[in-house]
Amino acid sequence: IANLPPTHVLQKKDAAHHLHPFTDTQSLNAKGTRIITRAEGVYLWDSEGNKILDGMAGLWCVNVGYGRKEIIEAVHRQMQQLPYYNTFFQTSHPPAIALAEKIAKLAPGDLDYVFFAGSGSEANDTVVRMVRHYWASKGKPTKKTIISRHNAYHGSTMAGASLGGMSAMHAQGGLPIPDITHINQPYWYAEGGDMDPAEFGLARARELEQEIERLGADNVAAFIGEPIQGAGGVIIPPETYWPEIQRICREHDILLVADEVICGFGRTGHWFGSQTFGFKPDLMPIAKGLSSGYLPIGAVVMSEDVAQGFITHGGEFCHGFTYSAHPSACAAALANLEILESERLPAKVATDTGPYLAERWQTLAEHPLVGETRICGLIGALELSPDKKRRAPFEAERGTVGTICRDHCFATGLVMRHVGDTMVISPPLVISHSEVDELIEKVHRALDLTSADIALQGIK
Ligand SMILES: Cc1ncc(COP(=O)(O)O)c(CNc2cccc(C(=O)O)c2)c1O
Repeated sequence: IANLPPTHVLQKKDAAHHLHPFTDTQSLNAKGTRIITRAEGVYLWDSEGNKILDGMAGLWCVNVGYGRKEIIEAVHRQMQQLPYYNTFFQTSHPPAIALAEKIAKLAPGDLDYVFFAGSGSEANDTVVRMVRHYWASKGKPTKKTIISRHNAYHGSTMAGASLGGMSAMHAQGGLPIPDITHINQPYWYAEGGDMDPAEFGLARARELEQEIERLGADNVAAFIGEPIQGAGGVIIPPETYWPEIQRICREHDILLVADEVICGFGRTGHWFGSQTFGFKPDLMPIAKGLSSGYLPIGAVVMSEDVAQGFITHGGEFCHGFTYSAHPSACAAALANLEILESERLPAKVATDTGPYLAERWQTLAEHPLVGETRICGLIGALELSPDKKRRAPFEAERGTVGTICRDHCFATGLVMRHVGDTMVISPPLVISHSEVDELIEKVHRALDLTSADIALQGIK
């Protein structure tokens, strides 16, 4: 960027005025922020000119990669025409209409209705209000509890963070809000013990049935889950899990919500994660890959039956946001979906880049530090462990080794997220075979450097 101030000046200004999300500001300011200035394809550049392979696609969201002119030009055209208008008070606009129709076409089954929001958190806040209003409009107002999972991530608003199962978030701000409960997660590596994954998947799904019986089905509105828990550490459930969850929801007449904010739009090798895991939700919150992060947009996609709860019995649904169906964000999303479709990226993930990444990813299991490799489409995890046979955690505080590895990744020119001592990746769906090779090579080097560091520091 022309006449950008030097990095240290930018860092000073940042520290003077800017509080960052999910950040310990004091330790960040001691280290100084990394200033990302531009991006192209699967690469980022920082203010020091370092070229970095973005193994996280931003935050799990830049599915079509950076610098796509089709999106930039579509937004430019829309902004010249109608940069913003709302869809309250009997109005709509062409981008909202076109995007709702496009999403309905891409979504499985009769998931044909869309309520727009500005983010995944707002989509999940909308889910809470929708499922409660749906049951009230059906004469069952006591069906208002929503069951979720420990270590789930559903956003950072009061309802989104309450639906989530992150105890560190609940500890700040008096969460969860009432009538949201959590069952255990299908995290076999850390919690499966001696069970085989298939029976563990059933056991964890059946906790939903126990929770429904504890609460009384007449008090339960819905169950919400990510097909794969992303921010929780890319927890890919055993195959037995989701079909059993679906059976239980149907038998007890509770709505099934698939949070597709990360898994949607090709990430797992289908358009949506629910298709990869063989279940059909009644509602699905979406965001991230909907626009590949070029502009902020989220939505809740719902079935004909749920929508009819609003259309025929609902009266006015008193909910919505200034930026619901923001026209410029809709234009970005439409251009983004056009790229996903024309380049057939979900199918490419399933038949080409996904299998290629999986084959290379599994070779990392041989590394002494890797306790388990997990991969599904273009989302993957490495469990770091001092004793892989026992799937043992490190004695050091959780996240110590993950942070060391994350820093080595950055130093070798790769962005990888660590969740505790689990390393995760979620690269853009447009990643090439040679870029996958580069990613694997950089992960390998970071693992070697991490092994050396923890040996030197006596971390076990
Ligand atoms: C499954 C899921 N649902 C909802 C949200 C909330 O979306 P918004 O952020 O747009 O409100 C998310 C977001 N996921 C998310 C957001 C920020 C950081 C990380 C991380 O893993 O570091 C993950 C998510 O992963």
